[in-house]
Amino acid sequence: YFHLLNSNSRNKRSGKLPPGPYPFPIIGSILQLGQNPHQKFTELSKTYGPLMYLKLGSVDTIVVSSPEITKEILQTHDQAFPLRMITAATRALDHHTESVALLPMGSQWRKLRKICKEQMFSTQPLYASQGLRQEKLQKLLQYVQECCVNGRAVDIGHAAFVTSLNFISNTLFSLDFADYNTGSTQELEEIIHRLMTVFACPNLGDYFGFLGLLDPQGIKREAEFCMGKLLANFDSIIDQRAEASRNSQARKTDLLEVLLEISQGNQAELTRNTMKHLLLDLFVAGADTTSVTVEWAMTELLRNPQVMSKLKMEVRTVVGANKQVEESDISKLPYLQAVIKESTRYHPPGPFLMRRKDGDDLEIKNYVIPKNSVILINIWAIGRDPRIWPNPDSFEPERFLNREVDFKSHDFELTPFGAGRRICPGQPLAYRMVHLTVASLIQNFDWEFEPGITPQDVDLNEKFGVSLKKAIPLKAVPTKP
Ligand code: HEM
Repeated sequence: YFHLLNSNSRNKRSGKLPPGPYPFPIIGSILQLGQNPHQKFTELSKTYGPLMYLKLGSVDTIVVSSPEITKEILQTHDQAFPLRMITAATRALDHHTESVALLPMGSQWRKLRKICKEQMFSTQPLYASQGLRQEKLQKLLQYVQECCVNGRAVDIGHAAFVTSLNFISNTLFSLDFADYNTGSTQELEEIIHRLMTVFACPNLGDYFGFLGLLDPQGIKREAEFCMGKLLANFDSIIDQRAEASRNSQARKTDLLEVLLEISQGNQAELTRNTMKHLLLDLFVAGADTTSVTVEWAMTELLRNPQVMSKLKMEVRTVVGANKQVEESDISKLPYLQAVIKESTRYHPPGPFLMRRKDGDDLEIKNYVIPKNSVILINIWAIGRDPRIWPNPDSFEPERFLNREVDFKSHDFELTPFGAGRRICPGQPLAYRMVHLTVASLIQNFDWEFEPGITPQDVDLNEKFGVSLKKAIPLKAVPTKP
């Protein structure tokens, strides 16, 4: 995935760089770190420790694999790491100059974060839009019911992707972007899919500056095409809504209303262009991460029938067998919450938290963190570290019933939503969507593997990308309880 090169940079610095695989034995191989760099880094950190240095192409890279050093980066020294790594794909249509996910932690970033935190993903607007998500949940259950009647297996990842995309598109616009029937794939679903693929594609130009200008893999071109389509779509959705409110049609309960109110109140606070790039970020950051979380949770539930039974019992007892699960039920389902925590510990949808060093070199734990270096916090490794989690490879939600750890964990051991000032702003929405989907699938159906597959056979291989997918999609057969 990455290319490792020899570098003289170690000799130029006054301080000592963290240890790392230098000189790397097989210099010159582009696939040096394989298809799953998080796994390779985990292996290397067993030799070199929790603070590791690698030269990836021309990029100084620091890999962190302990909660203690994560805290140093994201809390103690967070001012020193205000940047993200900007890739050629994210430069398309100057997205990086507008994007809340890519801007440095300066005043424009703070403004957008404030809009997300206070006006979009706070309790009141999410409460107002919950009916829109409840309707989409009903659609998912109808689709699964059809599969159940026909004895067909459900591709859980795909069903969860359609559901989360529609959860997000309805929460934002009161519109569906996706369809369960793959034959009639909607255009926007496909474009979002393509955009995420191009964002995830390893790009030589990002590691070898001179190649960046040539765009040898056509990555920037593809990103421009997909973003252009999406932004044009957002433009027409916003136009239609503005027109509807001029004709004083009933006000919707979605987040576009909130955004339009902000932009009409004070143009300087939110221009049309900034609004469109923010919307783009929300789809890219929210759809896949949410559906991947659901797919891994369902995979572990099917592999662990005792956990599945216990969860089923909780949901059917607390919510009842016939009443649809609602967002307000989640707080009454502690075992469900423990299942989702355990699932994200072992299968974090994003294996790395990423930062970039601004300004001069910095010293941490007596090692130099070079200026401009990219920091990759390997939360995948932290979630599987036996010194933090006894029996890390065993799926035990119970560990969270006796242990005070939440997603805002001050000890930085469970951070699937990130941590510090850059923590995922969509977490309140993601939390609702993931718990609602898993609880409803379990409440309404019993689940089995396809004939011939046993829990022990399940393949847990991963596919690295914008989020860490299951390499072989989970197919499960629903039956009526
Ligand atoms: C289970 C689902 C999700 C997971 C696991 C997840 C995880 C993450 C992580 C790890 C980060 C980086 C945090 C950091 O650097 O410290 C992030 C950032 C972000 N997420 Fe999420 N996310 C999820 C769903 C969502 C949803 C539903 C939305 C919005 C609709 C969203 C919007 C964002 C945005 C805008 C950022 C960039 C924040 C910034 O750079 O300041 N995410 N998310």
